[in-house]
Amino acid sequence: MKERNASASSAEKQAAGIAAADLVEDGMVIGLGTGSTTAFAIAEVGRRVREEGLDVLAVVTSYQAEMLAIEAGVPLTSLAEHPVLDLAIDGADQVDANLNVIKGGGAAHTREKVVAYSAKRFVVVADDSKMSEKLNHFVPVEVLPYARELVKKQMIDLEGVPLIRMASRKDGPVITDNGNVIMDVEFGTIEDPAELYQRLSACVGVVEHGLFLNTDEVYVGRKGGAVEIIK
Ligand SMILES: O=C[C@H](O)[C@H](O)[C@H](O)COP(=O)(O)O
Repeated sequence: MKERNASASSAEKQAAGIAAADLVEDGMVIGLGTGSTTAFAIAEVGRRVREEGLDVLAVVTSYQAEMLAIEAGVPLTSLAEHPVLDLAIDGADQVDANLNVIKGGGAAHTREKVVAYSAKRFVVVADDSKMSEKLNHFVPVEVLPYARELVKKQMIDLEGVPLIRMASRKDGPVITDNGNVIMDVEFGTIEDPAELYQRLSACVGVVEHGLFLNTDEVYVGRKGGAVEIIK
């Protein structure tokens, strides 16, 4: 049962990823996000590069995205060379009815946010299990390790329940691509994402949090393989 659900959701992720990769045009500089859904978009962009001669340059958001892009044959560049991106494609942990998004389930949201906010168009890819009327997923917060106790206190002051994310195949905490730790903070239902966004951004010792309020479109893979575009 578990496996059947996993592969059904994988087909939906694949449909969304492939549809979003179709937005990439010759001459574009794009941002490539992290996670299992974006992996399908990266593979499809690579296929188009190899088979259609698509002329594209990409900025990656993580070591995972870098490895996938190199494997797929997508030429890479950097934000230092191309500070403005035509399009960024990335996954989500949850998306609400107003396209507010929570990201960072893979601990990559800091670089993902830099890339998303560098893009003229930010497209999120997701399977339909990610869609929710309101946000109620925990918010991943990247924290300077030196400041973890101070950040914990600030999260409790914001009525959050913080938990340092532990690694599954290493003893100790998850360490991000930037050398920091992740605090997953439970806020229950988030009634005002914009207000929480500002409050989290104001906390000392927080490198970046996983709330994204700049999504232009969401490509949702539905059961049966259809992709719905929500703007
Ligand atoms: O840190 C990871 C990212 O924000 C991912 O894009 C997000 O967790 C969604 O990943 P997936 O597509 O694997 O569900």
